[in-house]
Amino acid sequence: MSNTLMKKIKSLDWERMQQSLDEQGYVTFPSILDQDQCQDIMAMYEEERHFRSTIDMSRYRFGVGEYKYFQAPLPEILQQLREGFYPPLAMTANRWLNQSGRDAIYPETLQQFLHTCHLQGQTRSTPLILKYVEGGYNCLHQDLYGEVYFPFQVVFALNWKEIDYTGGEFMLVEQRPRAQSRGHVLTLEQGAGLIFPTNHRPVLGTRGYYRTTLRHGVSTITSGIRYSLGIIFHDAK
Ligand SMILES: O=C(O)CCC(=O)C(=O)O
Ligand SMILES: [Fe+2]
Repeated sequence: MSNTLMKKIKSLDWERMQQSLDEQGYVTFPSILDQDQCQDIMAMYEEERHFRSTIDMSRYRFGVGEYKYFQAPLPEILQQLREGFYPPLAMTANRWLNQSGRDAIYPETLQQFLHTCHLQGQTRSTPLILKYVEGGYNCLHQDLYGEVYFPFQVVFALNWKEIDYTGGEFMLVEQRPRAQSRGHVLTLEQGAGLIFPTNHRPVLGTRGYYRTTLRHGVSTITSGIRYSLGIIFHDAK
């Protein structure tokens, strides 16, 4: 099963995806988790042994909803996703650094990158499942959990908009320097995903690259229950 998932990640159209990341800053990709895998992940949400902590979002005024951080070692399927998406995105991350005249700093493998996190005291695992019921939402935010962060993260839809829930669009807002912000609204099929920048992205302007700041969130769920899976590559303090 997991081997197939690795193959699916490798056989995504990375050329198109890399181009879209460079041009738009984000990219969606078609479903790589089948319905059973999505069901299995949603079922895990009820099994406390998988998680290190549960966050009631309203307590921190992050929004309305709940999420749970997986505990290490991650379930096989999540480990595969985190390991499989890391290398091509590390290439993008290093390319972006080079474009702005900086040295590549992201190692080739997730394991090496996590080692850097751990040396900085960032040892707590960050992949998570989010669950929102009617009236739920997620305020615009960034997921930075310490000095070391990976510049991309991936989110998967675990169930279906218009079947399992309504509303609940994914929002990505790009704050441009000395200009008004631009918003993107994204909807994914079950098992499909979105890659987006954790913090910044370079944009080519008339006088070279400048940097925009990105925040993401989820609009109000107007009915039903929405589940998503977040793959964050850096560990947390
Ligand atoms: O529920 C969502 O789609 C948003 C998830 C999110 O904030 C994340 O993956 O970091
Ligand atoms: Fe997030």
